[in-house]
Amino acid sequence: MPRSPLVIGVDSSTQSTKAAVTDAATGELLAVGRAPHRVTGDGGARESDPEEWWTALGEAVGAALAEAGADPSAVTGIAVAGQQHGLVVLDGAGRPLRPAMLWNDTRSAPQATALTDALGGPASWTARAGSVPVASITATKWQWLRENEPAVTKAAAAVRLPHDFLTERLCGEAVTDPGDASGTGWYATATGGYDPVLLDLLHLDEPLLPAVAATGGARAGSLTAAAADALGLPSGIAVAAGTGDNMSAAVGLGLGGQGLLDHPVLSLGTSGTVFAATTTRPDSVALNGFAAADGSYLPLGCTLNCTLAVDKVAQLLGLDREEAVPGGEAVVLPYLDGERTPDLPTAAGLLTGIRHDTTPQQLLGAAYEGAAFTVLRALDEVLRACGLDPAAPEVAARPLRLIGGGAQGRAWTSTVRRLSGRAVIVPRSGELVALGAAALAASAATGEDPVGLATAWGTGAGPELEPVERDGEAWERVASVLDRATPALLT
Ligand SMILES: Nc1ncnc2c1ncn2[C@@H]1O[C@H](COP(=O)(O)OP(=O)(O)O)[C@@H](O)[C@H]1O
Ligand SMILES: O=C(CO)[C@@H](O)[C@H](O)COP(=O)(O)O
Repeated sequence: MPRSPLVIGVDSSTQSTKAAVTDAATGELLAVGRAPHRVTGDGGARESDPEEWWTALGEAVGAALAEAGADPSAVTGIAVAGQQHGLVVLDGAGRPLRPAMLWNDTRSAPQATALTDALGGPASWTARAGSVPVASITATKWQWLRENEPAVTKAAAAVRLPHDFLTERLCGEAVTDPGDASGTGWYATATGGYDPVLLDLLHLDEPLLPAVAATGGARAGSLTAAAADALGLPSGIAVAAGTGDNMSAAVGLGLGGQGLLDHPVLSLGTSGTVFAATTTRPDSVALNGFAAADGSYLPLGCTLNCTLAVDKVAQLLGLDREEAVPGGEAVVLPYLDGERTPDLPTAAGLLTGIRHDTTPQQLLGAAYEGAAFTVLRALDEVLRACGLDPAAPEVAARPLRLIGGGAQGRAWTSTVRRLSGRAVIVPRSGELVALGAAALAASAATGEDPVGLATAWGTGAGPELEPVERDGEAWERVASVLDRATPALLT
């Protein structure tokens, strides 16, 4: 009996790795394997051992193949989508010289400010790199490492992002893609290559960096015999260039040049992100003007505090996360990890507006409101970056696609609907990043367009929840507290 080819999409995100065994013809998700990895560090430090990502990738692939009952010899391609921005520094044998500094490590905030000034201010950065350096951007971490651990930067034989570190372990080739490269701060979205002026500013030698493939679905190489042994897969199968996790989610949703454009997405995971795919190169100092995985662009706003921060508040209150009710007069800015949008790297959480009759359930609801407000506030800027007027009725009526772990929670969906006043589409599959990577893997194996494939698979489909009346009072209450507290949160 003829069997369908299978592909494996890997989502190597902040808290865990997920591997999706997917039918390459239909996009059916046969099984998802999961393996956690650790994030360590206190104060502003957030680090992970890249070797743990590699071990977790093997465990997740093994678990997914076993659960699917799949014949590994049917697998024709694999691709990795990873948490963005992490700085991986390797020795000549491809071993990490130190743990990776992650996207939510805020120690490099002073270096971000200095680099912004050194190039002549924010607009000079967006003109080249598409984004203004904040502590999340990889370039600021490289600068921090140069200043604080010069022996490591001097010994560096290779500099990688999380996804291209894993891709290289799979196929032995040093390859990245435009999407994840555009989060480094040394890749120019204006020219589609590494920027010599930025590399010079950072004292970073281009030979340390991977080649940039044309798209995330381009074939980076073939699975090596060693990787095939480690994963239980056939050697020689296609390994795609892969991409960043947000870019991969866009592919999984069918967003990009050959799919939907200018449709907003809200992702609720460790980070909160809001983005849309567009063909216009973004150039806003208020956003990250990323490239997408397929040659289009991905203007994106990102917060550091989303599901983990709200879950922490629930834990402190001794409540289940679903016991939240609207916050009433209480306002919680749950900036437990500092914040990125707005740029408040040393901020801590803030609670205000409590009365004698304030309930724990309201305090939890206020934490949801604070986290949802912070990321939703970037939505209008994303729409403007797509050349849209956010106030135009047709644009205001566009539903939000809601993804990430938080999209599975009732309290999250109801808070987002109430604060945005928009209809919300929750894709049936909770694994859009891994499914996007599966489409990239299929593209590398067959040469087909990954966004077109994901669109045909229908992986972004799901029920549309009706809009509810926008809670403008809650919105204004949080906005007013944030505006007034900003000077204090900056110190
Ligand atoms: N049903 C749910 N309701 C609310 N939050 C959830 C639910 N399921 C998972 N989460 C949260 O989602 C987060 C994981 O989401 P995910 O998008 O996988 O994160 P990441 O990609 O950053 O690793 C966890 O912090 C978890 O608390
Ligand atoms: O830094 C960003 C986007 O710019 C984050 O979105 C990271 O890519 C981490 O993603 P998650 O682990 O939250 O999915």
